[in-house]
Amino acid sequence: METLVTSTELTSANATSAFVPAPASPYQSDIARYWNQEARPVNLRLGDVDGLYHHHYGIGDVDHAALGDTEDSEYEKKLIAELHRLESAQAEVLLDHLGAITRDDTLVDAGCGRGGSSVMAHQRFGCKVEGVTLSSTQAEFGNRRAKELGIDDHVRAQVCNMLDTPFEKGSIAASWNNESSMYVDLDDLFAEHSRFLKVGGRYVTITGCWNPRYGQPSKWVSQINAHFECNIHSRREYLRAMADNRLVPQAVVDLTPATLPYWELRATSSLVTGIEEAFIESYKDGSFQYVLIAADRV
Ligand SMILES: C[S@@+](CC[C@H](N)C(=O)[O-])C[C@H]1O[C@@H](n2cnc3c(N)ncnc32)[C@H](O)[C@@H]1O
Ligand SMILES: CC(C)=CCC/C(C)=C/COP(=O)(O)OP(=O)(O)O
Ligand SMILES: [Mg+2]
Repeated sequence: METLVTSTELTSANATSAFVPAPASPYQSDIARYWNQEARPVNLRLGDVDGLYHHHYGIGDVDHAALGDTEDSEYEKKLIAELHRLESAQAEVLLDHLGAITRDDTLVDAGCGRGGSSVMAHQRFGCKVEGVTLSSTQAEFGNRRAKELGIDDHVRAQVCNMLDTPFEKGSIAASWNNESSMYVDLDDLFAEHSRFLKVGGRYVTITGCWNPRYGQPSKWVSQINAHFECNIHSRREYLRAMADNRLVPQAVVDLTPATLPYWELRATSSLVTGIEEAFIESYKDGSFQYVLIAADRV
């Protein structure tokens, strides 16, 4: 078992200076600033469990046997490990949908955060993974982590707008957005994935989207948008924008029932951020859904 440094040590380590392009819009500057400043314990303490730092939510049943008694002095530590296990399980399901990836392939993690999913993809497939994020703090964090793991020749994060990437046309075997598509126009986003993906390549997103059957975004959806400064799209918008950009859905999976146990467990923890009620209530009233869409680039 490798020895891990804590997130605090990672954050304070020297960063190599790199060219950082200017964000394309004032909104993107706000988002870059948001993620440069983000240091919520619910993300850092979970990442410290095994060195995979995620900015997405969890899926799957809670292992109550592993959690044990709430009175146990170790309960909070076990709770954090359990929330982290569910977040990593989410990324595993995303990777399950990427199809057959070889060591020679290059993948793109669009809106890569601190790089947890990029590391997991390399560990599973042995391939190269290129992450892009608006946040220089996140890119430095991810690159430092890749270096510590000795995989910086395969896993790299760049400060880059995912709507305008340096990847060559048709050069990428598979790409994904893990909870990062609510920050961009979907037509622009899928046009860019479609450009750099090979014909026959695979695109996967896990996202929260509002449900057209509800009518319009509910008050809970508006609350989530305000909390994260994002713009949640509807399920219909995803499917329409994919169809318009040569991305043909191969699987659409409603992960809403699978993510509720994560939220209900998180709501009982000391790491709550105040957004738990909005997710739980909107998933329950049907106005909001947690979905995976896997699409073929045709
Ligand atoms: C909620 S985090 C998700 C991080 C990561 N995908 C994960 O699962 O841990 C959203 C990410 O989207 C990125 N993002 C938002 N808009 C972007 C854009 N236009 N170009 C690149 N990254 C963007 C943010 O910088 C942040 O890293
Ligand atoms: C499903 C939706 C709508 C997601 C919005 C994007 C987002 C902020 C994801 C989680 O990030 P995080 O892990 O930094 O958030 P938190 O601090 O709440 O764990
Ligand atoms: Mg989180």
